[in-house]
Amino acid sequence: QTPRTCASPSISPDAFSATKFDYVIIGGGTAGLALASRLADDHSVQIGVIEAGVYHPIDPLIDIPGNVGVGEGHPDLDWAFKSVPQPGLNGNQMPVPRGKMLGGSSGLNFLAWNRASSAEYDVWNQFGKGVDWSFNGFLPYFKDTTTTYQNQTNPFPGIPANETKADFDPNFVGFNGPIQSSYNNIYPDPVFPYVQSLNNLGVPTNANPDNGSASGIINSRSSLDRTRGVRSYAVEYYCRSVSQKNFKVLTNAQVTKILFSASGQSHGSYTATGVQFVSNGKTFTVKASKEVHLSAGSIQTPQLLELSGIGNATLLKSLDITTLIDLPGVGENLQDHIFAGVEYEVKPGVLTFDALHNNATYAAEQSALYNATGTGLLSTFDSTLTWLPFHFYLNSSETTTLQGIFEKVPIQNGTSQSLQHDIQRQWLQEGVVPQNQIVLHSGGQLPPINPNSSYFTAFCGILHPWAHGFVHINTTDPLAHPVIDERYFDNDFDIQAVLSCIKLLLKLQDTAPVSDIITNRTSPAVDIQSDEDLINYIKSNAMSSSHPIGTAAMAPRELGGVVDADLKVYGTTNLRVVDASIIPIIVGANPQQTIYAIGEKVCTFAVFFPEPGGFFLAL
Ligand SMILES: Cc1cc2nc3c(=O)[nH]c(=O)nc-3n(C[C@H](O)[C@H](O)[C@H](O)COP(=O)(O)OP(=O)(O)OC[C@H]3O[C@@H](n4cnc5c(N)ncnc54)[C@H](O)[C@@H]3O)c2cc1C
Repeated sequence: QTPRTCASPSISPDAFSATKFDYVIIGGGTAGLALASRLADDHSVQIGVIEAGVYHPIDPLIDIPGNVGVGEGHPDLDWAFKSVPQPGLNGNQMPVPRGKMLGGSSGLNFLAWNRASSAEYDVWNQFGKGVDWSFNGFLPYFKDTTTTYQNQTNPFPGIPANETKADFDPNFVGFNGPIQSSYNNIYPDPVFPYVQSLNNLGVPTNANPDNGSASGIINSRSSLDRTRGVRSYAVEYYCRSVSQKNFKVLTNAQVTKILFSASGQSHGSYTATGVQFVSNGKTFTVKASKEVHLSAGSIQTPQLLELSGIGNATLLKSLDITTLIDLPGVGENLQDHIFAGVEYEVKPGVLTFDALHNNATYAAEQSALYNATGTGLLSTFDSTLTWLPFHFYLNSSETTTLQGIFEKVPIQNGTSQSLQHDIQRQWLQEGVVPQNQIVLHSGGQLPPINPNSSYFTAFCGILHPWAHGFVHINTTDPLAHPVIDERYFDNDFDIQAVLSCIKLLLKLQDTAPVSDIITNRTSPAVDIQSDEDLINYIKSNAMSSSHPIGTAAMAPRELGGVVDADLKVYGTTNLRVVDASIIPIIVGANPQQTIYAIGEKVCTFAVFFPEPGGFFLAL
């Protein structure tokens, strides 16, 4: 592996603090770096990014696909938050990994590169008016963010022979963006039998999930530079702009407060003038003459808003924080995908990722191959993802039962939940928008694991859970972790939707060709059979897919919205939130492509390039 050649950030906190910036961006993560790099394309404006983590020009825990997941919990890479104990998880706390590095969570994630069905974006225009957040409104930015690697085939079962060549439609995918996306070129042995068995259970393969219809089994591309076999992440945006004089990135510095004009409100709105930050125990401030952009992610964006006096006045008062803007929606509307898994032991000779741990000779060969060529099993991570509308695997009476259960979920008054409920009701009636996702992992993930055996695990989760949790501060210490409560499985719909999908995965053991490659089911244990026992199993073993969104949501202010369609915080003239927090209703996709696109899209209305050479502020 060779290090990235772009220069490391070198500005000192003193020099950063003394610089006159037009835009200050809090958080050099997924959306933050996409936004900063595009803003810096106008060389007449000064862009300053403050990131709490550091730049890793080379780090096997980030770069090597075979190490995906290993960096979680590492103090140099992960904030390692934790939820409060969850009654819906039989009292367990859920780890909440979030990338703490230049690149943010895009440096920690599982590489899956995809987007949701068009209907899922089209409804965003009901939450914010004046900017087109529909699928078509997103499309140019999905494309701008990506370089799609073309010299590959998609060999999945169920794809007609004439479509296996990766012949991408330029109307839907990009070829010049900073993030590389590619298919795997090696697949562990369970992948094709697993896809065939799902096909045999009635779930079709989808060769073109980028065009707005995501349902079916897909061979997801990965955010992976196939030429080197390494992760491609938001640092590519940093490298794109780092040599420019108008682009400064300060790392190892944590923002503790957003600062507002001392003169207070003007025409009913506050103007952000800069931020306060700490670096190596010393406190600094830095000014922004045009805008402050908050891109600290779904957990820390609401934390910083509250620390700065923007949030629920009752909560702020209880902590002796002066309320500047009473916005009760700050930190609310937290939504996340929740999963449970079924694991099968495979017959000897079936190659899975377990071979990297239980076969020293094979592991050494793969390591040598990867080091020499960037190929082999270490250059891949599982890419088999399945999007399921209920009718793909449930009969109409079972689907109707789930719809009935959904009708009874509690709706919190004064929030956007009634709008979300109407939308999900329509999705359930139409059956087009997927409701479950299945993720295949070609290896052992769930106890009990015999270190000499090999496995595959299929995780099934709910894509539009009804659980709405929160993130709030409970102290004025800006370096403390906020309180996170996702309220997983606090309603019957979420648990029943996962239960029904787990039952589909249990059918795999008797469905060829999976039945030909397995010896037995190891999790849930074979004596766990009744719905009651399966629900208990799900609650005790559930895992988050680490997709928290919605904690500074775009929605009308009277419905608990925090930002308008321009992503500007209500009651401010120039503070925008640009990250996963603004997503109004959770998308049925792995969200990184959407979040990069949010960063890309904001530049079109935070600034406006009318004609080549021309430039003015639109707002
Ligand atoms: C383990 C894991 C697996 C995932 N797998 C996938 C996947 O396979 N595919 C997919 O599409 N998505 C996946 N995701 C989700 C996806 O990566 C995230 O949703 C996305 O990266 C979030 O982007 P963001 O810009 O909102 O926040 P982030 O990328 O997290 O950026 C926030 C940045 O702000 C910094 N920051 C926070 N507070 C401060 C502060 N006070 N001062 C300065 N800096 C601060 C953080 O250090 C971070 O760099 C996964 C996430 C995780 C954690």
